Amino acid sequence: MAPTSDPPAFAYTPFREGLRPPTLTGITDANFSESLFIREWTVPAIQISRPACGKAMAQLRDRGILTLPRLPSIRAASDDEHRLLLIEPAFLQEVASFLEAHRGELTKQTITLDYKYWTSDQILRAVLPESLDIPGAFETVGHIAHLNLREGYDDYKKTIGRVILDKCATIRTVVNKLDSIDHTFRFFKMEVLAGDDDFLTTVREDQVKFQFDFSRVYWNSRLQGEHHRLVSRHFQKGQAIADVMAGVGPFALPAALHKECLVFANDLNPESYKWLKANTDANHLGHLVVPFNQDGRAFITDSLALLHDEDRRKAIAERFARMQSLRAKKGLKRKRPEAGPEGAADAAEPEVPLHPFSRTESLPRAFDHYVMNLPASAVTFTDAFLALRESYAAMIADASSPVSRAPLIHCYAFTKDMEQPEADAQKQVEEVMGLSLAGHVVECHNVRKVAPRKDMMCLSFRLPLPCDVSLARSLYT
Ligand SMILES: C[S@@+](CC[C@H](N)C(=O)[O-])C[C@H]1O[C@@H](n2cnc3c(N)ncnc32)[C@H](O)[C@@H]1O
Repeated sequence: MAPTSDPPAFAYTPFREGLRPPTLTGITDANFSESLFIREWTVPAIQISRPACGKAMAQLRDRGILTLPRLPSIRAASDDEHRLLLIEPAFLQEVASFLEAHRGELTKQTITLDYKYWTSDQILRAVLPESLDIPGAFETVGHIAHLNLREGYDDYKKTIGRVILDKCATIRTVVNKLDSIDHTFRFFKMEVLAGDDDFLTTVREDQVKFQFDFSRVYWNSRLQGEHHRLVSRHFQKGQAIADVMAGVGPFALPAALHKECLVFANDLNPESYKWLKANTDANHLGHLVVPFNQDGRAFITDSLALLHDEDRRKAIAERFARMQSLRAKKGLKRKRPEAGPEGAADAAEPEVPLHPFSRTESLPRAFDHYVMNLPASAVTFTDAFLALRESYAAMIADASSPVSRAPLIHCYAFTKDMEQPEADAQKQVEEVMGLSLAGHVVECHNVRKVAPRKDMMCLSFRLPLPCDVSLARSLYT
């Protein structure tokens, strides 16, 4: 093939600047089609013999080769002896000497870019009118992507759903949250925009696997940090937790798994309760998590009675002992081969010390923490704790009881007071309880901004007792 130094007479469109889908107008869900996104570009190319290809590429790499995302710079030529290297149009001035050195031939190549090539942002920008933003970051819950499309997107929402579905490999269902929220159970009504009508999903949080029907229970992946904060910062190993509005268990299960806490987990939504139980079993935490399905107020009021119930305590201790011996056996099985085939088979099983929870009398008699994550109304439940003050005071005053402190209550609340959100959260609780929390607040944490002028707070305070019982106890013992 004779080398040539004359570039073909062709006006190349600057490539990098113009790299976007065709400009479209008037495209809505009704007439959207993949074929609208085909765009052809003609670029210079050097035809070069296959053996010379590597060396030529190395020399051109810095400035000469056309490098575009997800597009190969080397193409097949018309015969198997050669390859085509796509060239930056700006390199054409220097191409003559290069062609001579490498015995190459300048030609041109037409590249076809289609729907598969463009990113979701590029496609949506081409379709949506200027006045509408591209719905940027959407949230995902397992295989479900959920969007919150405002008015104005009505003609484009199926397209948006379809593009997200096509471009995100892990997404199988795209939904749009509708305005209406189930006010009691806090889950959203949703419409499917694209993909499978399947809301049964699985997510992992803090090494726990959760499965649930996203259309019937509350789940918010943005709370992952908050779940982790409470469990890792406030809960101590082996403590007893009452999770009053537990949902499907994002506080309860990690607390059991990572801190071996005994957790009484409650939710009023029967569907949440169903998944709470299923997730407890699936994660092998049935010896530490006890699910309940009742109103939070009654759950708080009855909490000590539920914990003191002898039948329940016996059942928990039995489950705990069973789980412990199962683990010990598994541990032994794993260890045996290392000890050598003969000796190990005959070795007597070592005694595994029983965990305190394996004995009914060693189970906790009081809760160390109450968690109330229902920010829209948890504050209104706090007066239910007034009925528990005497019982906690009596247990602390009893010198023979291991209970030494009042429980910490972690109450979530919304505030619109952007100047003093902590003070406002505390005031809200004080008004309902009719008590001052001065000296009792351990922490008031700003969880997240839920609207421009609305924050979600977590007020952690120690239940004020009728008198300073710890002082009384130290005086009389
Ligand atoms: C905001 S969600 C929090 C769920 C979970 N704790 C979490 O962090 O994801 C509030 C939960 O409270 C439950 N709930 C609503 N009213 C309740 C009540 N009166 N008693 C107990 N649970 C209630 C809802 O079903 C929902 O699961």
